[in-house]
Parts: sequence; structure tokens; C-alpha cells
Amino acid sequence: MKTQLNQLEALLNNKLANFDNAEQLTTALATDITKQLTKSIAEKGLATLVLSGGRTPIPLFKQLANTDIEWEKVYITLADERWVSPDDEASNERLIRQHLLQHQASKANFTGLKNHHDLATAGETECNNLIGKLPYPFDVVVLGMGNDGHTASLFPESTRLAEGLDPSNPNHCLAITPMHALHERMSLTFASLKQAKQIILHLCGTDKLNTLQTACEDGPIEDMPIRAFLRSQLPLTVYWSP
Ligand SMILES: O=C(O)[C@H](O)[C@@H](O)[C@H](O)[C@H](O)COP(=O)(O)O
Repeated sequence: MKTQLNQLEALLNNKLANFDNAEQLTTALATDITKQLTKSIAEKGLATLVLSGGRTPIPLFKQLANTDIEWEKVYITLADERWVSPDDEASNERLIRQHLLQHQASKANFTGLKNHHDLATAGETECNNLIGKLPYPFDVVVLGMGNDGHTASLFPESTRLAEGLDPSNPNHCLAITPMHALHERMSLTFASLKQAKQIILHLCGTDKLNTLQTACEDGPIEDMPIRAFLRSQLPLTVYWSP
């Protein structure tokens, strides 16, 4: 494990922060996000935070919910959304409302990606216009990764993946359909996410470490979309714990 971590630190140009356990990672990550948001608020009176769904970030959401930040000056949105009702078990908006927009963080300004359209393809323009109204570039983006190398909802083999990965795509979001995951999705584009002041890839478990190692090796970006972030000169840090 130590050798693997040393190899990855070299591959990631020392942008790998590894911790002995998820609790230590969560505390450090919540602290770092708080610092960046507080700095942005001091500089420009507001801050934007883009979050991913999944199971990994739930402890982080819970810790941030109780953190003393001027949340009324923080604008939060999602890196992606399953195109389901916000009260559906699969909804990332539901996850954010349930675990983050509580306690002190209940004062934050949240913009969801799901709108009234039945299909993500029909809702794409409205979603893009809505995200376009948020303060930009984003200050902090927190990404997860699946063991297929997807991030946000930029899945290998998905429809329109090339558009989603196109660094010059002028749009913030696109409707995309994974081949091997449930639900039509709305995903922020690589072009929109990569402009952020701070990009965090939040991973837990040896399976994700092994996937990260594979993603750091040669191979097409389309095979493992997280490679678009790893191979660009971006302010990206990987936070990992067992
Ligand atoms: O909507 C989603 O599912 C997420 O945005 C997705 O990109 C997630 O970050 C990864 O699938 C990792 O999920 P886990 O944290 O559950 O492994």
C-alpha cells in the first residue's frame, strides 16, 4: 500500500492527500473547503461550491452542515443529477437537502439541476441558463469517481461523452445517458468544472485507489473520463483514505 501511495503521489505530482481513515479525511477536507469558501467570501462577498452525489461525501456534508461559515453568502449546486424527482431516493438534490442543507448550512443558496421537464434532454437549456446565473468560475468543486473512471455523470460509453469532455464546450451542463447506470442524467461539463479555483477528488477505499492508479496510466480519456481532470494542469487535489 505504501509503495502504491508513493507511486501515486509521484504520478499526481504530490497532489495526493492520504489519511489513515475516513474520519481524518472528512475533518481535513471540511477544514480545507471551509478555508477556501471563507477566503472567497472575504475577497468577493460570496462563494460557489459544486458537490457530487454518491455515498462517499455524506460524512463530509454532515460535518459541513455544522460548520460556522457565512452560508447565506455561499451558492451551492451539483456536479450532476439523476433525472428523477427531488424526493426520489436516487436524487442527489435529496441527498444534499438531507445531509448538508441542515443546521448552519440551511442558510446556503442551493440551485438544483432537475427542473419540470420529464426528460433531461428537454430540460437542458433551462438548466444551462440557470447554472449560467450562478457566480462563476466556481470556487470549490468536489468530485467523486466510480470504479469505471466516471466522474460527475461523465460515464464511459455514455451518449454525448465527447461533448461532456470537450474542453471548449461553451455550455455548463448537458443531458447524458449512461450505458451501465440507472437514470438519464444532467451533468456539468468538463469545460465548466475545470475553471474552478479548487478541484477536489474525494475517494475512499482500496478499490478507488486501484481505479485511480489505472486512471493515472496511459489510455484514452473516453475510457476513464476522470483522466480529463488528472491530465490537465488544474488546481486538483486527490483526498483518499482506506
Ligand atoms: O450522481 C452520482 O452518483 C455522483 O455524482 C457520481 O459521480 C459519484 O460521485 C460516483 O459514482 C462515486 O459514488 P460513490 O461515492 O457512491 O462511490
